[in-house]
Amino acid sequence: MSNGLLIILSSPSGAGKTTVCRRLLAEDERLMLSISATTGPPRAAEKEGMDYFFLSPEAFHAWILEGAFLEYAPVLDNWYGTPREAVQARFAEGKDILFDVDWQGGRAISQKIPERTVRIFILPPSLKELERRLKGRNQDPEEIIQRRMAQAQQEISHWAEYDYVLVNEDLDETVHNVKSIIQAERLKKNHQRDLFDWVRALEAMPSQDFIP
Ligand SMILES: Nc1nc2c(ncn2[C@@H]2O[C@H](COP(=O)(O)OP(=O)(O)O)[C@@H](O)[C@H]2O)c(=O)[nH]1
Ligand SMILES: Nc1ncnc2c1ncn2[C@@H]1O[C@H](COP(=O)(O)OP(=O)(O)O)[C@@H](O)[C@H]1O
Repeated sequence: MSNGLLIILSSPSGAGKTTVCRRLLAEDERLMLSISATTGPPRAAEKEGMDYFFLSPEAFHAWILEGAFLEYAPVLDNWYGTPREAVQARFAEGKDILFDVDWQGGRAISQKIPERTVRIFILPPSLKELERRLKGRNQDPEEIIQRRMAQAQQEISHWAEYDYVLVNEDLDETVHNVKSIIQAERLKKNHQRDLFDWVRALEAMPSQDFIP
């Protein structure tokens, strides 16, 4: 049985989850990112196998038929999916897996092992600031930005399905808060697999063993 956690990070596009994920991964070696597959084209600076696995619609469909996805869902015009094998292997090693997925992915993954799942939702300080961040990212044409803004309301409507909800106003504070959540979740008694046997052994120890 794995000691790992499945940590889901969702937000409307542009609220900051990719930025937060990068910071977490750089600062915590127990964390592994689940790299998704997508039928979407790579955006500037996105790299194959680092940000996404970029698949043709045909290849994506073949992966579905092979059962290679833990979950998959459409977002805007493209398909996104979580490759099963990498997640299962790293989770079995006891790693905590970080998922940057939308509400559909969050729901599907948390249904697999609810007792080891932590769901975190990131909100922007305002819709105006969300639009400012989407534009400031310089990644998408205006039409796509407007579609992401329209999609944002739909994503936000699922906020209450998450265990933790943060407003990403100050990036350092958000990263600090997510790290605190992960640390506290790791310390929950039900998340420490070896704890029960260890405490039972402690309880079974005859009291004179404590006398020097
Ligand atoms: N269900 C699901 N959603 C995903 C997956 N990978 C990415 N997404 C979501 O797809 C949406 C669009 O991805 P992208 O354009 O890269 O998002 P952005 O960084 O939020 O602008 C985001 O909400 C991602 O969280 C996945 O494997 N499964
Ligand atoms: N707290 C913050 N304050 C200001 N800008 C931020 C903050 N968090 C993220 N950003 C910026 O907003 C833009 C969108 O962030 P990104 O991580 O790409 O969002 P998402 O992955 O949710 O679409 C990026 O340019 C990022 O640098």
